[in-house]
Amino acid sequence: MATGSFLTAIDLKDYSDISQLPKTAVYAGGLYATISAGNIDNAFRLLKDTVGRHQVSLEVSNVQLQQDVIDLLDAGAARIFVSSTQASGFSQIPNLDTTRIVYCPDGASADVTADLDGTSFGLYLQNVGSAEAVGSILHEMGKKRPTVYVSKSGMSESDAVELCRQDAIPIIPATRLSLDSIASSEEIRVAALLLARAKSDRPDGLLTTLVADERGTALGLVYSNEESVAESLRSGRGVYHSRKRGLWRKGDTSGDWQELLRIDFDCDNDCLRFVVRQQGHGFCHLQTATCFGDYHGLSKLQKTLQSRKRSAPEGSYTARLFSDPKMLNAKIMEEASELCEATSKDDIAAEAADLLYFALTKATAAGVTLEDIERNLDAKSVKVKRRKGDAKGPYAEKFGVTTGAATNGNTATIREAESKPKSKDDPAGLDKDGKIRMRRYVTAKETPETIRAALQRPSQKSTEKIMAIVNPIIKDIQTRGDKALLEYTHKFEKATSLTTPVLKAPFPASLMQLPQETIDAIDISYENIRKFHAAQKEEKPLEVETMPGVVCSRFSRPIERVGLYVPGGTAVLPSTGLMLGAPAQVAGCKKIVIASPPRADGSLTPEIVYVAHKVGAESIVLAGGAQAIAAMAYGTEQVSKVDKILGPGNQFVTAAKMVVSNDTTANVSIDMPAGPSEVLVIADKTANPAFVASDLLSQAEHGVDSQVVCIAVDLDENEVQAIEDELHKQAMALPRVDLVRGAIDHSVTLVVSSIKEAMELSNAYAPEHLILQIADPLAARDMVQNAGSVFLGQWTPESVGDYSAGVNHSLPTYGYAKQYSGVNLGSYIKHITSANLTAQGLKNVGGAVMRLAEVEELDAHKRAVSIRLSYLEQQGGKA
Ligand SMILES: NC(=O)c1ccc[n+]([C@@H]2O[C@H](COP(=O)([O-])OP(=O)(O)OC[C@H]3O[C@@H](n4cnc5c(N)ncnc54)[C@H](O)[C@@H]3O)[C@@H](O)[C@H]2O)c1
Ligand SMILES: N[C@H](CO)Cc1c[nH]c[nH+]1
Ligand SMILES: [Zn+2]
Repeated sequence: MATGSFLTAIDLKDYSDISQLPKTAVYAGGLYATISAGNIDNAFRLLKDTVGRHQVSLEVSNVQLQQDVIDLLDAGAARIFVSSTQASGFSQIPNLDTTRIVYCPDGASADVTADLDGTSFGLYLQNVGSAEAVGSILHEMGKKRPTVYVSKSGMSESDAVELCRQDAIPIIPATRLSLDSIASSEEIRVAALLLARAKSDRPDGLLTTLVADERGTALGLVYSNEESVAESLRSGRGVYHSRKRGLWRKGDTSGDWQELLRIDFDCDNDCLRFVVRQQGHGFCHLQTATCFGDYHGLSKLQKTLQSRKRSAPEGSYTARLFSDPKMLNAKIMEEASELCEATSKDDIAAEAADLLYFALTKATAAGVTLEDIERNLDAKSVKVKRRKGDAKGPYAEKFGVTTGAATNGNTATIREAESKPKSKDDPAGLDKDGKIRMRRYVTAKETPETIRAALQRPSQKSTEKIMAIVNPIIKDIQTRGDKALLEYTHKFEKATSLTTPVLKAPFPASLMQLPQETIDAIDISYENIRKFHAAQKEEKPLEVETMPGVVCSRFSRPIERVGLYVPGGTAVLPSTGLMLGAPAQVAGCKKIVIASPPRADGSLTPEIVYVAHKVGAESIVLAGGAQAIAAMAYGTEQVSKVDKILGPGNQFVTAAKMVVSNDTTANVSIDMPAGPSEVLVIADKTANPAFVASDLLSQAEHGVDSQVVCIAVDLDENEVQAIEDELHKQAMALPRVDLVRGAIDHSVTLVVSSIKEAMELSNAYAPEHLILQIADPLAARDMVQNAGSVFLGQWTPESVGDYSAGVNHSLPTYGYAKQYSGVNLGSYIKHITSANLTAQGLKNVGGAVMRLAEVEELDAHKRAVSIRLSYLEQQGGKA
């Protein structure tokens, strides 16, 4: 094959940079390039920059063929010309879009090129060897009828015309183009070639021209002729033909000029399209963006964001988003998960809009435009080799999707290949060296604001959005009871075979078949938890004589009916059943109801049934989320109503607990907000790095919304590094490494200079779990002001508290350790006070009571005392 020499033909060895391409080639929007050995990299670079903007056709010669052709198509080449002998075997390649491969017979000396609109081809016949060779090329092109341009030499024009006529091919004789005479002016030559195929349906021969922006939005309608197109190509601007003023360089007087991006045609060549980047106010003389009014939708949003980026009002929300990449990332994650949860058309539209807003803000902050994004989409749409599109680890897990990676045993490699770099400024996955590592701050080098920001909990869904999901569920349970409860379980747990939502005690032995080891572990843990909580019992009622004859007492009573929520989303947690059930039993609660989401087959994990049996539960509600909370709060046909609901859970569970506890008709209370797990480890030079890392990971593995914090006291670079190395090494060996990665993404190491500073930071953070791996943990415990539960010294991993030591693991998170206690015996008990006065006692205190009643103008209060005192007086002071 000969090399091409049509209007946009280039030899790639001369161009690795698109900005250096001949302007006419760029504007004409179709590139034809030749590749030979040694410059294939240039082809890839060209394709990367041009796909979506240009149709790029490549003639391939002397390169390692099959794989290169596949890779070039994959990179977005519109089509590739190969010789028939080179091409053998392409048809056998699965998924290859062979319509994008054009076979040319060997030895044909025709120049073949992509035509401007990429849907047809141009043949520039020069030095054509034989009519047969040309016929053969035409035949190969099949239905894609080329326009044929004939030059002066080679095959005679009359032969070519005859040939084209036989094949009913449109033809533009060389004489029409006067190629020789105008060859000196590239722009005129290209303009002439462009317009040669145009068909004007106007008596004045002008071509109707649609002007569009980079995204294809119509800006307005104008007219062109050969002169205006040539001038446009020359100047790189939008230039048209005004029927009143002749040559019209748009923007010369208004300043609203246009940068020319490309020129192309409509399907039947009677309308030109100029794609431009509009400058200034807009296209219309009325100073609107288009002659059809202003932008809307994504284009409008992009313009707004771009202008905010240039000059956002200080303190505005958008300015905050631009300057706080962490917050922006958190919003994107939040909106993405809300979109996943949306089901109705309205909700999906609203959530998709939110996600697009934040995604475009991130793009704009990075200087990425909608056009860049659309180019990327176009490039992906032409890909031959596709990533399988499986969901990645934590997301696959969250949505119950099986990933290819998880089943082929090659997860580490795949994950490593897909992980993104991470830095303090760009916390997104792994560190640059591929390590799972928390962001690190040396407090002495940062401002207190930076440290405060670093210790922010991962953002949660906004209250309104959660409430909008939870409130209807609660209402539905109230009105439709068990029927609604079952439906939600079918929906959320996929347990469609479940026909009854409650399992009543006594629980059948067949449902708690467990290995002896597991039974022993549960029994040991149960016993320790029971012991520790039994020790919290008050020995006898409190009694105080505040004045002679005035005795005040306080005695406790168990809350009669308690509902215990045992989470079952990302992991089933029978240990939570123990933590909630054993103290309830010790307290003497009469009715213990346990709720936990069933498995997809409708069954409960046997461990949960066994725990329910051990703690003497009355029933197990096979449901999770807000619906389980509502069922226990109000009661249904089968679910017993309770007086207090306890237990941790995700945002739906926590929100539902808040709603029902605020509804006086439910008459139910709750324990506390207990959300995603967290741990703060304070480590000094005596700490074992492997132990520290293991504690951090034990909470990170709970879920992507967990957070872990390491405070390194006076550690040098090597010592901090040792913890980080251990963390990476141990994390990589965990089956839940993807969840860990998500949690580590918003976790931090703070390097501080003293225990005092570490404790101050910890108290401000108020962690759910605080681990003190330091030389004198007992002394430091005295400094603890806010924490759910504290673990002292190197031999006390937090997981002993999660399961078996005896302390409770149901603890306040998200900083609520500042005002809430974790679950303890007191959580199941209410205190009642009593007062007992003798006659003398009433005489002693009565004056104060009556005076205060007068102050409050509550006469009946006063009288309740005075009437008795008068009576006593009448009785001569004797009762
Ligand atoms: N702080 C503590 O003491 C403590 C102890 C144990 C566990 N935890 C935490 O508890 C949490 C448990 O959460 P989980 O998700 O694993 O289990 P979960 O049981 O709390 O939540 C699962 C339920 O949420 C509901 N749900 C899920 N998606 C929903 C949607 N889109 N709309 C409405 N409802 C929906 C479903 O009903 C599902 O059964 C974790 O974050 C864990 O770290 C905390
Ligand atoms: N660490 C969790 C409380 O934040 C409890 C738990 C249950 N199982 C394992 N851990
Ligand atoms: Zn845990």
